[in-house]
Amino acid sequence: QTASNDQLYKAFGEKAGLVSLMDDFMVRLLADPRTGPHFKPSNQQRVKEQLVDQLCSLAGGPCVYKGADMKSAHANLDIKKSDFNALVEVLQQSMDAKGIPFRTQNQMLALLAPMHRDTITVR
Ligand code: HEM
Repeated sequence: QTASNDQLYKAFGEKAGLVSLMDDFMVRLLADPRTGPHFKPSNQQRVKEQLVDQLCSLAGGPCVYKGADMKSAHANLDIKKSDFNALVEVLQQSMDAKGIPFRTQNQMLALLAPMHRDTITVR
């Protein structure tokens, strides 16, 4: 599921906006006691770069996501529904901090929501 035009990509400030958003997001993910333990051992630079391409592509931008599929990327991680909700909450904090309007935030969250199926590994 991706956006049908590049309006959402533009609303996020294109590639530069997404890079700056993901920089902020990773700082918050590491600082949050609920998500920090997951992301500390990861290659944070790689995760940020992959997220930029993935969000860019989802939002109708020109990027091509070349990272792992969501199921394999998270298969070895201990991720519960509460962890997923925590990550979404942290993303909302980042989008708020960047001044992204609520409606625009929700458009991105709607594209990400279905990924709960492949990223939550502990049922
Ligand atoms: C909408 C939900 C999510 C999306 C779109 C997403 C996206 C991604 C992407 C694109 C990668 C990089 C894949 C690669 O390197 O090829 C990744 C890796 C990772 N994700 Fe997620 N993710 C989501 C949910 C979560 C949640 C809820 C957690 C834990 C709280 C999490 C923890 C991680 C970690 C730790 C890695 C790095 C794994 C490693 O070191 O190989 N993700 N994710």
